[in-house]
Amino acid sequence: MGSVGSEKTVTGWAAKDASGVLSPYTYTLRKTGPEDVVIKVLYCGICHTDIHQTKNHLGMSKYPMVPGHEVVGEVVEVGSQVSKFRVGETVGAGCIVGSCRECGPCKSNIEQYCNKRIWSYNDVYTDGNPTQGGFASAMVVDQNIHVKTNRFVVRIPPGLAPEQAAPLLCAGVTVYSPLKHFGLADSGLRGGILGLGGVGHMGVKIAKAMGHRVTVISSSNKKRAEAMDHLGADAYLVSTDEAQMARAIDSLDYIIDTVPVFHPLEPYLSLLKVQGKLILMGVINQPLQFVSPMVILGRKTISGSFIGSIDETQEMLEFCEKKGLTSMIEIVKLDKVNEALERLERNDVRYRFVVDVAGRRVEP
Ligand SMILES: NC(=O)C1=CN([C@@H]2O[C@H](COP(=O)(O)OP(=O)(O)OC[C@H]3O[C@@H](n4cnc5c(N)ncnc54)[C@H](OP(=O)(O)O)[C@@H]3O)[C@@H](O)[C@H]2O)C=CC1
Ligand SMILES: O=C/C=C/c1ccc(O)c(O)c1
Ligand SMILES: [Zn+2]
Ligand SMILES: [Zn+2]
Repeated sequence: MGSVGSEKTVTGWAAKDASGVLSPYTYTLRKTGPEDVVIKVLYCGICHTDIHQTKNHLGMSKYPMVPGHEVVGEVVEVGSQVSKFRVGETVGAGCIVGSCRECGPCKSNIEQYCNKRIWSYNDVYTDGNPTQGGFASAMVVDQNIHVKTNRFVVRIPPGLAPEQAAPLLCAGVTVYSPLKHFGLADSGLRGGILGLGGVGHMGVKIAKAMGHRVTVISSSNKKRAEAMDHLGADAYLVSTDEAQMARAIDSLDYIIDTVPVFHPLEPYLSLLKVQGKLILMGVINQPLQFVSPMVILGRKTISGSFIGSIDETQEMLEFCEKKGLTSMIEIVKLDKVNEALERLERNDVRYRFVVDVAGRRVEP
């Protein structure tokens, strides 16, 4: 990389078309602005959204696209006005790298809901250049000196290993934020996690750490032993088993639905108690259906939630450090990223791939 104030040439792994296959791609990072932090990427988690984006599931993909939004790295350079971060610190970046700073959500510190949000990849930055994500040697991220709290860079607490922290930056905060926002952080609640993948497994861990009784609702029996023995779930339902599902009717205060493909909502609405909440997380570009009595007759809520704010991300990282929470990860080298993406799409990962971008890990 170059020196302060110059453009830096980096190599990332980019999708060139909707096949979603990544290959090396060299591009330049913007000059380090006064409010910018340059991050040498160490680890980056693979989220199912990376598949949606690289394969153009939403019809808005632009190529070449370097995905990756669960980024942990080391600060290697700071802009002239940056005082919150120092060279050598371990930091994180997530889904969003910019927002307007002026709208209601920005002023209320829920900048993820800003209509002018800038995505960390597959978007255009304020300088007119494409944004590129974390499957690359480095990123430049605005840390926004105009707000008291950090944006869009978070500090990784010393008690969290960098590779462990990566999945928290999207999967972790995606479950933490709605539990807090919807008043579901009190102990003793009965929660359901639908879909035991990257987001779902963090859902089990975070909900358990909040003192909930957690039921995993999965499409198969394959993950039962791990869910119960290693993740700490209290119960496990196979969604296709009608007898099991019938026995669990009216039992849950909330369900966090992480399924990334079309699925009917009625079976899950039935599992909710009166006033229960179904919180949609999966990005599904198809109308979902339910009949209105399913919500009317129990005053039930169907809602959605998008990641979490930077403040919540920092809070969640500290919560995970304090509670000793870890993610369950499989580390892969960057040149194996395509195999990892294929396996993720086939539902063959326990439970999050993390790419060792800097090649820190020695093969066993
Ligand atoms: N709202 C937000 O802010 C965020 C949304 N997302 C979205 O949430 C969804 C889940 O993300 P993530 O946890 O990374 O995904 P994963 O692929 O890791 O997990 C999804 C889980 O859903 C279940 N599933 C059921 N049917 C299918 C299917 N046909 N294909 C694949 N999985 C299936 C599987 O669990 P099981 O085996 O138990 O059935 C699977 O493990 C994605 O749509 C992603 O884009 C992600 C992050 C933030
Ligand atoms: O993984 C993070 C992004 C999630 C996301 C949620 C909703 C949506 O419409 C997206 O395009 C992405
Ligand atoms: Zn994500
Ligand atoms: Zn805004």
